[in-house]
Amino acid sequence: MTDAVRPLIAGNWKMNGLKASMTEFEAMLRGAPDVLDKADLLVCPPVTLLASFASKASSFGQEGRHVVSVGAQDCHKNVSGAHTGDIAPEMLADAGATAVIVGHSERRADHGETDAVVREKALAAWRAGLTAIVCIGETQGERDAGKTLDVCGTQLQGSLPDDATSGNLIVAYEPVWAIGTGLTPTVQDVEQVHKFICDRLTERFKNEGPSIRILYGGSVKPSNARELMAVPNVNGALVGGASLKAADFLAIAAGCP
Ligand SMILES: O=C[C@H](O)COP(=O)(O)O
Repeated sequence: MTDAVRPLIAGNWKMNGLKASMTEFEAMLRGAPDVLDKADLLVCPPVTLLASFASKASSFGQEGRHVVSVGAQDCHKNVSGAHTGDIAPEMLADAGATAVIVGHSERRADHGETDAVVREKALAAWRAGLTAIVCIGETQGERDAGKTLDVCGTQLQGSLPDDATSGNLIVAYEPVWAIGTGLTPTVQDVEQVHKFICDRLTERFKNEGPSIRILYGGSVKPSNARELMAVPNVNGALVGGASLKAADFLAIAAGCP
């Protein structure tokens, strides 16, 4: 990926947030114009808050564009039907989402989602007009066994549909052992994996490949964002815990080169 790709700082709120969290989201919307020269911003709240966040984001828009876009954390592969508790990507789009995370390691672990399932969800996201943020990453055991690139290569091959473009796909590299632990890989390790992903995307998607954003995720904080965001082929971050606070989320964006 070239360094000309505009960074994206995406917040994954996971299973956090109540109606009162609107105050924090409003603080993000108010502060966003100060960092938009550095990065695009996306917040993925729990689905209960999606429509209200999207509606609030509309009222803060500049020249018809949201200063913070709103996304979702998962979707079903079908448009509708007898799937109790599931949400179709068309419903997410209807609620105001522009993107959806698929294949997060917590979904893969908690719900047994395979690469094939993730690929179906990414295709469903595209059907609904959403950008799919496809997550990949190795466990500690896999890293210790020297299998990081093998694991990421297999996940990329199996999870990404054909016909990806820079408009419909974002890849998030999230080492499982770095999520919520305060641990991060070395910048050399991040650089190696992101170059590997960029090379695979270019091989497979030709001219589109180098423009597909590759986010780093796993314990990104204001204190390490500047260093991580400066790594070649890192085009932003998928942020968990630190995205719950407007000040931290905006400070991470401010750290983009
Ligand atoms: O989707 C976000 C990641 O799982 C990272 O979470 P974290 O920033 O809390 O480590």
